[in-house]
Amino acid sequence: MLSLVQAAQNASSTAASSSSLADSSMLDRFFPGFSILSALFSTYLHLDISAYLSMMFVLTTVAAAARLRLEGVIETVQSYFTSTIEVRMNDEVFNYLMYWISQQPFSHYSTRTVASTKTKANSYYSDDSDQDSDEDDDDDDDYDEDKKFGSNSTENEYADAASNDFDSYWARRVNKDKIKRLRITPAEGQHWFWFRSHRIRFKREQLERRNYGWGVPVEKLYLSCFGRNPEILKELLLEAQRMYVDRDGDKTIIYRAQRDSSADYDWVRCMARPPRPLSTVVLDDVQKRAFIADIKEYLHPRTRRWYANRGIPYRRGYMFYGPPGTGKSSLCFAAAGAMHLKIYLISLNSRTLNEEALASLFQSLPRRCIVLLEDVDAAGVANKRDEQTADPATAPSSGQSTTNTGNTNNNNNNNDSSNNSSNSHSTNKDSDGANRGISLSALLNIIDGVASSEGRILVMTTNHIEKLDSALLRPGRVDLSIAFGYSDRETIKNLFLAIYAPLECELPRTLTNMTQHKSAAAPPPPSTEELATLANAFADRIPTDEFTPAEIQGFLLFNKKDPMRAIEEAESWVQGIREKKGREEKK
Ligand SMILES: Nc1ncnc2c1ncn2[C@@H]1O[C@H](COP(=O)(O)OP(=O)(O)OP(=O)(O)O)[C@@H](O)[C@H]1O
Repeated sequence: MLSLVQAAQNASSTAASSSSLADSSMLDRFFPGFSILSALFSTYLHLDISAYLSMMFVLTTVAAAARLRLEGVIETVQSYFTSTIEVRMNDEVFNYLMYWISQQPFSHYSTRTVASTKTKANSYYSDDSDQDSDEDDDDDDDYDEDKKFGSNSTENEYADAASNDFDSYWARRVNKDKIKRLRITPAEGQHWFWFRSHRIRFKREQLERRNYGWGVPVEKLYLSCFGRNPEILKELLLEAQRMYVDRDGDKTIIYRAQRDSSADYDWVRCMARPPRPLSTVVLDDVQKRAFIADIKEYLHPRTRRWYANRGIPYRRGYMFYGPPGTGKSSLCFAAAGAMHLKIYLISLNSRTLNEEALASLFQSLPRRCIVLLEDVDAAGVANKRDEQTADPATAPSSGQSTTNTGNTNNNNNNNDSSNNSSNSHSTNKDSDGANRGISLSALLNIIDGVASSEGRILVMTTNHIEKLDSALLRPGRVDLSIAFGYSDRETIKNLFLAIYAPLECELPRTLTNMTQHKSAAAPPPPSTEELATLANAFADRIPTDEFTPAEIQGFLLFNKKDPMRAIEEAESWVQGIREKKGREEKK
């Protein structure tokens, strides 16, 4: 009997120890090393720590709850006694703030920082600022290199030094390019700094789950200060904005429509270019002046009132049409530079762009800007039903139409398709059902829809005005059309002068060349009169209405230091291009 009881006790103790083993191995999964710890305790201290487990669990839960509660209390107190401004990543303020923060000493002394190079993938704001600062760095470096030769160097000295020194310059340049500048910003979490005698908290938070493409996580920034008056935070943001904008100077800022990873379109700043002087766009002066005067008149505050009083939507549209490489985009950029307007660029050739996306892009335009809609003859918008041809001169617009610089020479057709325009309005699918992009009706809705921001200037460009429905060209949508064409004699001469006439910014070197180095072996650069004679000689050798300004400019660039050679080689270049085009046509 006794042995039976003992056996039962043994069995139960074996069961207990095997169950405790099972417990230990299960606990091991959650707390690696638990079984070893438990064995050590039981061997040396004769303590079964698994017996205290439930107590430890309860204590941990209570501590966690207390901590949470405490955090909640701290947050409530903080929110009551501090002011906070939240900055979201999809807004430009994010760029202002991150740029400003990256310039502050505290972000370098912080113990937790993010280091990024100037690549787009590394941070959202660097997409913008870094590209620009890359360009700026390049400009500065090249300017320094330029100065090494001295602004008093003659053109020849400069050329010699430049050619001798090119290899070493290039080696330096390439080395510099290899080493990317590091941008240090405070890492995720809280950072404190002083701003105008106020203690400010900067908090960077990452929302892991989503990203804006290029693997960049979505972030939010918070600025907080003590007290219930957020004025100092607004001042900080204004300073950040000013710093960011000042950095641009008078550059022309270009935004383009871009899809993010969630497939939504948004404006993304893509570059800041030095303004292109209007004088560098070779176009009939009357047309150029008329275009700029029209923009100025439109932007005048009295015009805005005038439109409002008469209930007319305050918008202005221009159509630039003509063959590729005739200066349509150039004029748009030059006008933006002259008027200090930003350019918002959209290409209708994108097949993923739909009406909704385009509407939301138009909705988020600033009050004063130029929207450059390129290739409005894109598949979905073009009216292919009406193939009849007409006189190019009557093609452009039922609004005011100007004549072109040369001869458009591209068989522009006038589709006066008002009768059948409704047919084309809804077509945005190919016969095989594939998406053809934005339809004409969608484009018209957006151009004059309520969503379209007032005050904007719309510039549409096309190589095929004959494909466009007259509905798109009617006044209100297109108020002024400018035809760009193949180069006439005047254009050819002006293109020649644009390459060889010294620019104001290049004058000191050239003047020095002429005054101080008369004895130098190389002849001084031609005078204005001589240049005019050379331009005439060049124009004599280039047939009119046959080549685009881009083609002629391309040829002149090959001889950019030698106007005489350009004149000598002009005829053989013409011959060569004709033969090349002939071969391409035969294919
Ligand atoms: N009228 C012009 N005056 C000065 N430069 C010109 C002119 N036309 C073309 N160019 C030069 O040719 C190049 C292409 O010009 P641009 O992009 O303005 O042509 P485009 O008509 O907009 O062409 P596309 O229809 O292909 O967009 C630029 O380098 C520009 O400087």
